[in-house]
Amino acid sequence: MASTSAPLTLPVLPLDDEVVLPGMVVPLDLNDPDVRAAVEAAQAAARGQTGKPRVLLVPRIDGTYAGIGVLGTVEQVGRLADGDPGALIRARRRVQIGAGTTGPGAALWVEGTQVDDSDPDPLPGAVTELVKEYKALATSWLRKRGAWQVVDRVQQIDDVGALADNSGYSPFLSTAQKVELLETTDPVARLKLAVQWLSEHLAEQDVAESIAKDVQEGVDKQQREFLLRRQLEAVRKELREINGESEGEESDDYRARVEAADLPEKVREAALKEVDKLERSSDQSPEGSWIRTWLDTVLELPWSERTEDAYDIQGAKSVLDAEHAGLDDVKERITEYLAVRKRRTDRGLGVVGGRRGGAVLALVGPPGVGKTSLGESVAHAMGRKFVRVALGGVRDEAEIRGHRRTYVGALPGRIVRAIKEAGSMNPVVLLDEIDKVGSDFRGDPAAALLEVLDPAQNHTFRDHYLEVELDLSDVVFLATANVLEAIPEALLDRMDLVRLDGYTEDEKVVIARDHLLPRQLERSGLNGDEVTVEEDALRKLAGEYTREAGVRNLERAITRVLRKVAAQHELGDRELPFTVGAENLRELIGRPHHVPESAQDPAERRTAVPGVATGLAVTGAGGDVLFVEASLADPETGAAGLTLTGQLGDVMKESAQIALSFLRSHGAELELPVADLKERGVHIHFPAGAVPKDGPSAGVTMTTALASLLSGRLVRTDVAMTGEVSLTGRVLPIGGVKQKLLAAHRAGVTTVIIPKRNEADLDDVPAEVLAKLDVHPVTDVRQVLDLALAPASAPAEVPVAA
Ligand SMILES: Nc1ncnc2c1ncn2[C@@H]1O[C@H](COP(=O)(O)OP(=O)(O)OP(=O)(O)O)[C@@H](O)[C@H]1O
Repeated sequence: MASTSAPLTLPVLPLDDEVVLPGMVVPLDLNDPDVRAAVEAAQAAARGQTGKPRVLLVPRIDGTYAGIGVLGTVEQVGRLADGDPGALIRARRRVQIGAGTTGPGAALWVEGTQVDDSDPDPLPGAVTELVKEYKALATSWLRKRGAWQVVDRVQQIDDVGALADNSGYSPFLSTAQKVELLETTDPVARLKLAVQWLSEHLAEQDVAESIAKDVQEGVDKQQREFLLRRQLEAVRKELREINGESEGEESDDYRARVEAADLPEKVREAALKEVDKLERSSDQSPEGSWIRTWLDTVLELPWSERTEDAYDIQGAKSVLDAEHAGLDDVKERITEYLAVRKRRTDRGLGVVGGRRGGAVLALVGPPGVGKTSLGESVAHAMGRKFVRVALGGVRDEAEIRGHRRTYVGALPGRIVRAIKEAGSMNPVVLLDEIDKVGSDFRGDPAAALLEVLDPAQNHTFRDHYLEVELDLSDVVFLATANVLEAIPEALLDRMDLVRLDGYTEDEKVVIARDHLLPRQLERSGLNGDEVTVEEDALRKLAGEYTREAGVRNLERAITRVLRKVAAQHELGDRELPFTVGAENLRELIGRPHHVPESAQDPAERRTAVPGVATGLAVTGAGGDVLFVEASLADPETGAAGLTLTGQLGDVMKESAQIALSFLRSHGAELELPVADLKERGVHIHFPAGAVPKDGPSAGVTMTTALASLLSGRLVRTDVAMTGEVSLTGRVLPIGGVKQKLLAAHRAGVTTVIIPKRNEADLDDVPAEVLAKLDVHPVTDVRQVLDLALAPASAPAEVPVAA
């Protein structure tokens, strides 16, 4: 509690807009007349006395004195740091100012009483807490300023009032606040004030700091960006110099490029709109880069490029003849197609063919029969550019029609890319493997293709990415497929089909001699004078080293032979010129892979046991022979009923049921022990179990295999068969006769059984193949059994008497 003691009379040292609190030591400038007067008065009064000269330090705010001053002792008089005369004064304790009085010297003298502002004793707990709080706050503030020594000093002050007064040093307190501190004589109240102001200041400082930090970071980022940009610019400049470009031809000048390009009016408008957008968008924005990619695509499209059609039908026919051997009917169909097209264009009718009118020529056949290369020849014949669009495995509509530009990484569809690649608006576009397009949740690519192929729509084809119309009406579309059945119905409707069923051995030899060999010789760096391949070698390659409808593997085999010869020559092991004969093949490329069944050791033939018959089938790879195996389960251990294996489709399963039913009902008549069929389980298997198979045409083969099994009679090795069987045993017609007969011939079969009603199809089969085959058209499955089953206990290869 503040109380008073004996009065004092002291010279006033006025402090203008400045406050000194007890405990502080301050240097004061003696050039100031008020300071000088007070100090000199104090010195005079103290002369002859013990104790230091004493003054009363009183803040004078706007000319008015505060009500409380501080008794100060003059510790030292001398020079200040700047060389001026000064006095060092230690402020000691509060003094309540009383009335003015007179005294010696120029100074103003007043009376005052000392204020007793000593701490309460004992300290209440709350005050101890307050002391701790102040010390913690002061420490954290001082630490921030790096004032470590002061931290220690503050920590050592125990006196409550002195602690509060110590904040007189705080630069953040206003003069008014310091006066308030001075005039608050209760030490606890004073410390409360000090705590409040200090914590306010610290909070403000935190905010200020975080703002400053944010500002600094922003500045740093801008600075970094600026620096990076400068570097980028420098790199660009350097690159331009390396590439010999001058400053002016910045490839970014899209407006000029669009203006200069020969674009259709609507496309130009759309492109300029995008350029506007681009100029508005910032350099680095993702939108900018999308727009640039789009503009590049548009500018790269050959909008006004068109090749001149310069062909007459005679010339076109010679090109086709020169590039492909054989295929006479196919080439004829293509020639007709070209003739019609040319007439219609010459008369300005356009190419609209209508439904089934054949706007699109589809080449259907097994791999390697030359579908793709025929497409290329069509382009040569017409004098147009050629592009191939592979459709195998395309399931997404966007592949055909493009992604919308809002997609990340959007691209135009394959049709647009094909036109770009062709570099003209009227190329020949080959839609390869159109039977392999699928459809799923990503839309139906077939529907998009339909629009591409439809002459009524395709002059305004819209790609999702491009968004501007593209005129496809002058494009010649061709399609290829392996399997007719797999082409989506709607597409099939628009197509004019041309079948390529595969080649005979003679045809392959001619193709190899006239086309494959010369091409591969060139690729192997050899010429015809150095290496010749005899025809019998080519025939052996076609017949024994490969077994295929087309000539792709044959071409590979030829390549292997030539590579070997070239390598041997380089190593000095082979003199050139050299003629490759059939007898050299084994030494050059090893043993043949495909030996006809009839050439096998009888015991190793597939048909060496009862229950195995040879059938004929058509797969995606062309015609093929396939073996059907039947077995009966042990009556003791096996399950009854019919088991079918080999990935068979429903139709094929049904024809197995029919074969079984037929035998059950006609067993007696056929002299077969069909009772076995009742008691024992039957298993029919089609080897090559991984390949899915379907269709009714294996009916006769399954019946024959079962009959062979029951009778114990072998099926003749040289016989292969095809045909559907009815419940009454009639043999019904099937498809793919030509491919099947070619396959039978390739496999070395000599006798073929076909349904009588397919006899007309024999006209399509090359004469040389027919000449080598003994073809039996039949109406009833009993005839099949008679022809195919060897007599009981006779060796299987007994030939049928012609
Ligand atoms: N009749 C032919 N005359 C000349 N060369 C041919 C003939 N048939 C095929 N070829 C050649 O055989 C090779 C394979 O033909 P291509 O690639 O056109 O087969 P494809 O039927 O398109 O097969 P895929 O269906 O696998 O694409 C080509 O190098 C082609 O030139």
